[in-house]
Amino acid sequence: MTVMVFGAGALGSLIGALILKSGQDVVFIARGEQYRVLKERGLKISGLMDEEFEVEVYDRPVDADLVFLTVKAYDTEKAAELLRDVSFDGICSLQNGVGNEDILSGYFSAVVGGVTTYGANLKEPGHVVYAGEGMTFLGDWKGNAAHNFADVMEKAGMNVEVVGDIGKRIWEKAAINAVINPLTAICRVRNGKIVEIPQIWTIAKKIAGECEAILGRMGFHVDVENVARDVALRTSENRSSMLQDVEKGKRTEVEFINGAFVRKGRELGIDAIYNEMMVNLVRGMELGMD
Ligand SMILES: NC(=O)C1=CN([C@@H]2O[C@H](COP(=O)(O)OP(=O)(O)OC[C@H]3O[C@@H](n4cnc5c(N)ncnc54)[C@H](O)[C@@H]3O)[C@@H](O)[C@H]2O)C=CC1
Ligand SMILES: CC(C)(CO)C(=O)C(=O)O
Repeated sequence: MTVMVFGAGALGSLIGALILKSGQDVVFIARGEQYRVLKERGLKISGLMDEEFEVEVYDRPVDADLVFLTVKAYDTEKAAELLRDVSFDGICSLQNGVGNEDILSGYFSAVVGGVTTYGANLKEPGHVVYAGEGMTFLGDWKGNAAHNFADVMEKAGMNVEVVGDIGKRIWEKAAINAVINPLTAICRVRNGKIVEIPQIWTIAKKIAGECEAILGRMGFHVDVENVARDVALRTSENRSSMLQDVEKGKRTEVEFINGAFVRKGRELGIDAIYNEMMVNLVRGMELGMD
C-alpha cells in the first residue's frame, strides 16, 4: 500500500510524516524550494514531535493506492488535472473551504471529504512545526473509500472517525473560518481579539448570521455565532491561516470560504453582503500586494 500526499506543504508534510513513522509507504508531491529541500535534506518536524525523515519526493504525481490532497483550495483543479495521468484507488481532501470534493468528483470515482483540526506551520522549506494534535472526520463523497483512508490514519496513531454527514461538517468548518479568518486578516489580530474588540465582533456577528441563515436553509442547523465565538476564544492566541497568508504576501482561500457562502446565498435568495464584503476586502488586499 502506497500513500501519496499531494501538496507536501505544512499539513501534507505532517500527515505524511505521521504515516511514514508508522511504517507505511508514503510518496510526497511537492514543488519549488520545498521540493528541492525535501529531496536534498529530507523533512524535519519539530513542535509536538522532533524528528527528521528521509522522504521519497517527486515534483509530479506518480502511481499510488491512496491520495491525500493537501494543496490550497485554489490549486485543487490543477492538482486534479495532474492526477488524471496516474493511477490510484481513491482521493481524500483534507483541505479547508467548500467545493474541493465537487471538483474532484468531476475527475475521479472514489472521493472522500475530510475535515481536520490537526495544526501545522511551515517554518522554512523542509521544516514543519507540528502545532496541534486534532481530530479528523472523513466521509464518502463519491464511492466508498473513506474506511481505507481512516485505516491508514488510525495505523499512524491519528485521531480519525468516519462520519455520515461530512457535507455538513465541511460547511460548518467553513462557517467558522468565514467568521474568524477574514476579520483577523484585515484587522491583523489574533483570533481572540475578534471577540474582545466590540467593533470587530459587531461585524463577526453579521457574518455569522448570514452563514447561519444559509446553512439553515440547507438543512444544517448550526449556532454559528456561538460556535465561532467558542473557537475564537479556544484558539485566542492563534494567528489564523488567512492572517498568516496575508502576512506572507500569499493568496488566501477566502473565495472558497466566504465566497462559498456568497454563491450559495445567491442560489438560495439569501443576502450575504457581509461575506461578500470580506471576499472583496481580502481579495483587494491580495491584489494590492506587491
Ligand atoms: N496547516 C494546517 O494546520 C491546516 C491546513 N488545512 C488546509 O489544508 C490545505 C493545505 O494547507 P497548508 O498545508 O497550510 O498549505 P501549504 O501552502 O503549506 O501547503 C500546500 C502545498 O501544496 C503545494 N502544491 C500546490 N500545488 C502543487 C502541485 N501542483 N505540485 C506540487 N505541490 C503543489 C504547495 O507548493 C504547498 O507547498 C488548505 O486547504 C488548508 O486550509 C486544514 C487544517 C489545518
Ligand atoms: C479555526 C482556525 C480559525 C484556527 O486558527 C482555523 O482553522 C484557521 O486559522 O484557518
